[in-house]
Amino acid sequence: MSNSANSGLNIRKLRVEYSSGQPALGEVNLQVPEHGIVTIIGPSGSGKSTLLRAVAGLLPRYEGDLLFNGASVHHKETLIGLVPQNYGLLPWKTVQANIAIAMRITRRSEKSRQERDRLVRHWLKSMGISDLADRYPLSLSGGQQQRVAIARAFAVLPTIMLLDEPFSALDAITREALQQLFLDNWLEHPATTLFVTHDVEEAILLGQRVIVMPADKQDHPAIIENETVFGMKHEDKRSSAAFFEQTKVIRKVMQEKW
Ligand SMILES: Nc1ncnc2c1ncn2[C@@H]1O[C@H](COP(=O)(O)OP(=O)(O)OP(=O)(O)O)[C@@H](O)[C@H]1O
Repeated sequence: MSNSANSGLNIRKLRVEYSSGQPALGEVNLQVPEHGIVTIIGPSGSGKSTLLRAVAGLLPRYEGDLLFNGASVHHKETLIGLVPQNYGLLPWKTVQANIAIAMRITRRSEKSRQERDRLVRHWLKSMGISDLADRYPLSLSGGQQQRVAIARAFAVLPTIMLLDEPFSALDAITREALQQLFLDNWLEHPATTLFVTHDVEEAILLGQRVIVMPADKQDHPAIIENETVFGMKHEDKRSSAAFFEQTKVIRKVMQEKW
């Protein structure tokens, strides 16, 4: 049994309203194990990005508790890496400068410039984009910008990683390749991860637990355990009976909740 000291990310009775007074996010109770990955699917407008923004500390107001290992998730020791839907890259900086600046700001690298440059090259290579180091973000395709944003998120070695549909701009084949790269990187640096996707298969391939957000803000999210698929070798998942079963289970829940 885990205790609060190593219980990971705990989201308790979280609710969000923007200034309009309309609920943006109905009540969410959720635990992401430390060094675990939870995926979230939900209809448009169900509050997935709002949930990530609350955890990232980007919302001035929310109801409920956000804890990491028993302390506030916004404690300065808990570094949170966010890959937002619009990638969040600085357009006036090159790809490598975008990553180096993030490392400097988060002070994950008190190292020499040479060491930082080595790490930047390492994370660019890990996402298959070494050749883009000197390019500017606006000269890149959406998919290339997504890879840069993910490389940057890993480079700061976050405690918690939040990804908002990071592979949405990719074709199916590239997407599958990047899912593998993402998992390889995550195994090297297993941040506690919340991963939003609109793709049911991706949710099952990447998450040890899958959250299905409801369309109705009065309803609660469904939480589906996915340890069997999560524990398989990535290349074996898609053709397994367990994956097929989970797809059926989650599609049924989606029919009920959406
Ligand atoms: N800054 C804002 N001010 C007011 N309302 C907002 C704001 N941002 C989001 N909302 C509203 O909050 C609700 C949830 O939005 P959110 O972007 O979190 O949904 P989502 O599930 O991420 O949607 P999508 O899948 O389309 O990205 C929506 O009704 C949206 O209109």
